[in-house]
Amino acid sequence: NDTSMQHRNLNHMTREERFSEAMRRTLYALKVLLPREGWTPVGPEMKYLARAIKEFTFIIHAGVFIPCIMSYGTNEQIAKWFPLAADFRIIGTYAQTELGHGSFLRGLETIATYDRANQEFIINCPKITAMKWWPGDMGKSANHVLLMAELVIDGKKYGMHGFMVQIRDLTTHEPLPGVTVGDIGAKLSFESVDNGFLYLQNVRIPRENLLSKLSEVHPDGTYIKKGNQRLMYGSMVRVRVNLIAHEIVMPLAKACTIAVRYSAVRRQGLINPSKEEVPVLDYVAQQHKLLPQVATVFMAHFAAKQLVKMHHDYSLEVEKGNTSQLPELHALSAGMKACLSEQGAAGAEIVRRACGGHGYSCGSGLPFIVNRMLATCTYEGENTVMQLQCARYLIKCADQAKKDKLTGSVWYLSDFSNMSCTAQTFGDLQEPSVLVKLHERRAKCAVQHAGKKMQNMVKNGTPAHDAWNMMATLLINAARAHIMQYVVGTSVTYISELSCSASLKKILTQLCALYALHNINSNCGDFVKFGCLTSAQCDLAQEAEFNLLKQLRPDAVGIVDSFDFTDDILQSCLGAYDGNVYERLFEWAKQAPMNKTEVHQDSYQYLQPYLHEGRDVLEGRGRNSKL
Ligand SMILES: CCCCCCCCCCCC(=O)SCCNC(=O)CCNC(=O)[C@H](O)C(C)(C)COP(=O)(O)OP(=O)(O)OC[C@H]1O[C@@H](n2cnc3c(N)ncnc32)[C@H](O)[C@@H]1OP(=O)(O)O
Ligand SMILES: Cc1cc2nc3c(=O)[nH]c(=O)nc-3n(C[C@H](O)[C@H](O)[C@H](O)COP(=O)(O)OP(=O)(O)OC[C@H]3O[C@@H](n4cnc5c(N)ncnc54)[C@H](O)[C@@H]3O)c2cc1C
Repeated sequence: NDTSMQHRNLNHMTREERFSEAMRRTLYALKVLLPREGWTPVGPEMKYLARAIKEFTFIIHAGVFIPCIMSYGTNEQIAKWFPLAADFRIIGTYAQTELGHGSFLRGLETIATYDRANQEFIINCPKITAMKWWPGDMGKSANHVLLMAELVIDGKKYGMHGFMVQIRDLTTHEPLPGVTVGDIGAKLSFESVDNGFLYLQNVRIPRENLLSKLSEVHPDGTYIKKGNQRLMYGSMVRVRVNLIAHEIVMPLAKACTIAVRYSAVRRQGLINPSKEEVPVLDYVAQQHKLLPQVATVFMAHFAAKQLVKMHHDYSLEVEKGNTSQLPELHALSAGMKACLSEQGAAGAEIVRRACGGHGYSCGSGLPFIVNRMLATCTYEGENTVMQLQCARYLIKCADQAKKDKLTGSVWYLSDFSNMSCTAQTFGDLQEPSVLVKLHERRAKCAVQHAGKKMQNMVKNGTPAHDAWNMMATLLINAARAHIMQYVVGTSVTYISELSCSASLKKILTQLCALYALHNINSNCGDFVKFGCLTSAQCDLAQEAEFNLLKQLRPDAVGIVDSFDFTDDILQSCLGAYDGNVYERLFEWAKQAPMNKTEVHQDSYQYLQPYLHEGRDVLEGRGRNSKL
């Protein structure tokens, strides 16, 4: 209710206005509204911020830069930089991606050369492709970067390391010598974020600015490795784990709120010719578009909670020096981020499209959500690359399953029990335990199928790396199948253990079954090909899904209301709580900058001569044309 937090109409603002307004609002929230004893901007309040503010900035500063200081800094370095960053007295970003490389980190070209005589690192982008490109908050806001660069000592390369580099003057905010920095220009979304470029030419930093939790360089240039070097990738794991809730579950919930509420209000066409026009939500086709996406919100939320818990437990183990869970966590976080962002972005577009013409209007609030969710498929690990990382781990586990009993998320790869489905009715296929088993079996077969194909190719003389490349599509499918079984399995467990009313548990169980059945019906080729379902059982699976749509239809609006987004955060004429869609759309359009004058003088000057000729003809003073 604080008017300083209210959003002006984003669509009627320029990009620079939105950038400035987001900074004002974010700092107001973080420096005035939220701080209390012991508060830091990376704690639970960030969840509130992501929920309460449609456009805020310093996402990378708070969501990546500060956590990296904790992950990669020594206690002294944390004590120096964390308080400054947490208090916004320095603004940072995570500068890893370059103009020439983003996915293949071993290809990054920015170099940090140790200068023993001066006990400094000389940071250099040797060519244009080495320039840092994309990091959020970097173009105009950040005055520091956590720079990921190749460490070089006496000509020897030591791989990617993290360096604290100041890029702007703390008084004037001007770029420092050797620093060329700016905004990379208009993007598909994130208008309020200054994703930037950074060209560093012989910038010198003290030896102490190498973040040295995992490795350090002594004054004489001796390199000391102190921990599992894969922990250098740890920041990306943490962001992948955390972004699912912020950037996938929450935006999809907003999109579903808008689309379901609008579909309950929008009357269009007849089902029974003798009755009146129906709300489009009564069309089964519309339910089939919207309700599985509503179910996805819940299932992704439950699975993400489990992943966050796993990451938390793993982090405690790492503090004790035990990194044994890292491969499993990397594979799961990479796969979950890729598959849920793919589903979420596709789902947001499906529900946008289900709102007809008004879904194409920015006044619906849907294009903002759809465009922003598209980025989740690329940042923090491009989805294909992440799915292949997940598949790499699955193939290794499938080999190991032949001799060992596996545990963790891949346990089903060593489950050789009879998993055939005995479902005789569509009710049997709504059973959570049946749906879990079906997904486990499909995943196990998909992983084994991809592995066998590659093994046969290698047996026939194909080099392993070529077999891997040629089977990439099967490997990606195996990763998707693995994540689907994880999401369904963890959701069923989560709901069964949830202490809530029977009526709520019934709805959640129905939503879980809907999610699983929608996934089966969207991938029934796999389920038949791997012998999980007969063709007749596939028919039952479709009947089971349609039956759930019918059961959930009466509660659809109540379910999305439970997401409890304010009208201010939805910024939607279609999804406002009062349902006054048409009055809101008209009011919104009238406020458009295009309508600040009745006649648009700049364009009228081009039209005027021709309109006056038309006037003369119609008033009998001019000659009509020969057309
Ligand atoms: C906050 C909320 C709001 C958040 C809001 C968010 C806003 C936007 C934030 C965006 C910020 C960014 O985009 S920051 C930039 C993000 N960039 C990325 O994610 C880059 C993606 N690329 C990579 O991570 C890497 O290049 C790989 C993993 C693809 C390849 O690395 P590589 O070194 O070549 O490794 P590779 O040969 O494939 O594998 C070698 C071994 O390392 C293991 N390995 C690879 N990666 C990892 C890892 N992360 N952790 C552990 N282990 C790993 C492999 O499993 C393998 O083990 P074994 O099989 O040998 O045992
Ligand atoms: C909104 C946004 C915010 C970002 N914020 C940051 C940030 O704060 N900090 C930061 O460092 N970076 C940031 N990034 C950059 C982001 O991390 C990279 O864009 C991402 O890692 C992908 O790398 P790339 O763009 O170089 O694509 P590339 O790696 O060049 O990939 C291009 C395409 O090639 C294909 N491909 C690539 N590798 C493989 C493979 N091994 N197998 C099969 N296909 C492959 C894929 O189809 C891929 O889409 C951001 C990006 C966006 C869009």
